[in-house]
Amino acid sequence: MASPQGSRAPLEFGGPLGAAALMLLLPATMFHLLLVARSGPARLLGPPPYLPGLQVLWSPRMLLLWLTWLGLQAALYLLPARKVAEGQELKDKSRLLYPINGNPIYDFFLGRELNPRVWSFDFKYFCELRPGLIGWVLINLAMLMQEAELRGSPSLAMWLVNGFQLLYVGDALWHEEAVLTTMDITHDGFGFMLAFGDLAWVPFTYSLQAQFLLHHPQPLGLPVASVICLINAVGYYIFRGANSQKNTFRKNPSDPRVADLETIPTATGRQLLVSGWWGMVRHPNYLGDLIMALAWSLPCGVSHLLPYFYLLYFTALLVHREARDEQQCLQKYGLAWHEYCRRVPYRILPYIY
Ligand SMILES: NC(=O)C1=CN([C@@H]2O[C@H](COP(=O)(O)OP(=O)(O)OC[C@H]3O[C@@H](n4cnc5c(N)ncnc54)[C@H](OP(=O)(O)O)[C@@H]3O)[C@@H](O)[C@H]2O)C=CC1
Ligand SMILES: CC(C)CCC[C@@H](C)[C@H]1CC=C2C3=C(CC[C@@]21C)[C@@]1(C)CC[C@H](O)C[C@@H]1CC3
Repeated sequence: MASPQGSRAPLEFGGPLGAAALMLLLPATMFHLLLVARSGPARLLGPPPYLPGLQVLWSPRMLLLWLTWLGLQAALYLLPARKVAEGQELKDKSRLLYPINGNPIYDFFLGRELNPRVWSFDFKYFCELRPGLIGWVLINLAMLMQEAELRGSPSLAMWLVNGFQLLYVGDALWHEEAVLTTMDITHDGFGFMLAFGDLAWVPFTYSLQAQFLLHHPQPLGLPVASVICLINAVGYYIFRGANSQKNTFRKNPSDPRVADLETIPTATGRQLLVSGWWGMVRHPNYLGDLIMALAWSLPCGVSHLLPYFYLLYFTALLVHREARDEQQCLQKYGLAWHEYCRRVPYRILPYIY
């Protein structure tokens, strides 16, 4: 095997002879220093005051203590909540990765491990979709059944909220693969934000409307219900249209469904859509998602703010998310992204934002 310095690199530390001497001298010096330090005269120069017997040097308890110390440090070293830095370029042009102490609070929140896995079980991917999203639908359903028990039958408002959100979750599961390109999977670690967000926040706060309706029944006539259905349908049409257009384009830009769309070339070889949904605003899928969020709150009436919490939180989340995505796209695409922003100046809401 080639030495890390290469076979013709000059020898350091006095070559093999110097290295052998150091390997004897260093432990001997350490012992000498320790023995001298605990002797009365503590004389550095001169022979050690005494030489301990071998039985003093060997203690199973000390070995255990030492191994426990190493084990603890190894466990901390392997903790996922850490920053990973690249080392210097090696001869074969590769770089090794080294864990570095990061900011523990920030790291705990955002997570440092991008793809925590045990064998093929991917914790982040699993949590992103299944337990939380399906749990949300189950909580909704439980509210609907409890309402039926309490009042004889579920209210129209409860049916709408259940139906709309079931469609949303069903759509996410149907297009499961699309989650692989979201920033949660490609960029964010699996920390508190996603673990808590996926497993607790989604099922319990996303089902707030159904929970509210169980305790605060709302009268809803057919005409208003039809308008709300229309709003949800428009939102879903934009959301699905925009997401499918981008996913189809990213998979195969010459797919006949997207081949005619206008694009901007980028230095990475990838292109940016600049007509169709993605020519309307820079995040048409967010617009559709927000319209649906409005439709989920409307069946709860306008007497309380609580059912609108999702809409408010989601607007804040998407505005922040859009800004993060913008930053990442600017890094990825540079000038081409500037050109895209020039040609499609609005982010989410045409002519407003
Ligand atoms: N209900 C909820 O709580 C949440 C729902 N969502 C929804 O999840 C879905 C996914 O959202 P999200 O992960 O944020 O990101 P997007 O699906 O919006 O993807 C953004 C990426 O799309 C690519 N892109 C951007 N502009 C263009 C363009 N003009 N042409 C081609 N590609 C482009 C870029 O990546 P690249 O170029 O590398 O392909 C960019 O990083 C959305 O529908 C969103 O509404 C999101 C968050 C929370
Ligand atoms: C706890 C915090 C305040 C915020 C946590 C955010 C997470 C709940 C969301 C981050 C991105 C998400 C996505 C979805 C659900 C919510 C979280 C996990 C979807 C799976 C919802 C369905 C869509 O079709 C795809 C979404 C991808 C992003």
